[in-house]
Amino acid sequence: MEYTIISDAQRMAERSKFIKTTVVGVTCVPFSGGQPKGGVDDGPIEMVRFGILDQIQDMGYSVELSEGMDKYRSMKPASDLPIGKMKNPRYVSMAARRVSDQVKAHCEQGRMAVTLGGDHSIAMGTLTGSSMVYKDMCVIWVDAHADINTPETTDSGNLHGCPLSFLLGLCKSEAPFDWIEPCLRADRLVYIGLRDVDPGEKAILRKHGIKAFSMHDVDKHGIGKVVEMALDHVNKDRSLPIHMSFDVDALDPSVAPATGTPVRGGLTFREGHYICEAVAETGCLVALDLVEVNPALGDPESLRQTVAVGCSLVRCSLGESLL
Ligand SMILES: NC(=[NH2+])NCCC[C@H](N)C(=O)O
Ligand SMILES: [Mn+2]
Ligand SMILES: [Mn+2]
Repeated sequence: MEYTIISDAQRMAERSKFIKTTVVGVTCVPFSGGQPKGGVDDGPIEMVRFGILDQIQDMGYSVELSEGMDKYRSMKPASDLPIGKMKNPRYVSMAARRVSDQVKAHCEQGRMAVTLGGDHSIAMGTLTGSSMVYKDMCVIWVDAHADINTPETTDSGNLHGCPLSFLLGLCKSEAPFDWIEPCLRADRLVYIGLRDVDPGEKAILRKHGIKAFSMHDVDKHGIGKVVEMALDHVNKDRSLPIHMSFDVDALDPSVAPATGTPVRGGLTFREGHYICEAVAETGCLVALDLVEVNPALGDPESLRQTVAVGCSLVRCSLGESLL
């Protein structure tokens, strides 16, 4: 009997409607300026230390790593006074702009773009970058939070709670964020996992008719149905490219404790992985963010657990569990 072994990477390349290479373009973004807690900047380093790059290669992919990840720390301006309520606006803007260039470069080369954060403000960059190459892409935002505050509606002033308002063009184009072109349509965005949404954010979701599947919906329908409905909403024929932005705090804190804004009642280990598997299965995924892993929060075991689950979500999104 002869058996032909095909790598996960080859299998995904055959399945993929947009990516025909087996190259993954990884961008590590050690950045914490979008929120006040230190440590989230070490998230990507801990994931690399845990072996994520080798793990991706073991699946049969080759890895192209964006250069100069240390630069994200050194680009912090000496002075960065708040603008209105926004904290660290210049630093967040500069970092996101660089992320955008790096992600765009990977997409242009036909690579699957994987970005490891860092706090979620870096999605201003990841989505700007991918959308320049994939103009009609849709976004699946997996998160406990909606991250759609505007500079006016935010209470915290933390920009990791705001990236989507910039990308959707809900706030006026002003320095230092005037480089961001609105690149996302409200009907091409869908959320899964929400359970901590600010009043101003609820008003925005309602006004723009943005589809969200909260934990209530996951309980009610089950994760299988929710992912199907989410995909049907943004990508009816499974013909559009997908950028998935996965905030690890979408998972329950018992599964991913080391994160800055944990909210109880989140996705189980399997529900989180199911989302990644189902998205991989569409053959539409072109870019993935895995953000908000904060190794500084909690004991060593919480850290190990959170980093491990982050790596495993990335591998599943790259097709590890597809047969
Ligand atoms: N990416 C995150 N973890 N975001 C949390 C945001 C929390 C809150 N909605 C805020 O605007 O500050
Ligand atoms: Mn979150
Ligand atoms: Mn988030």
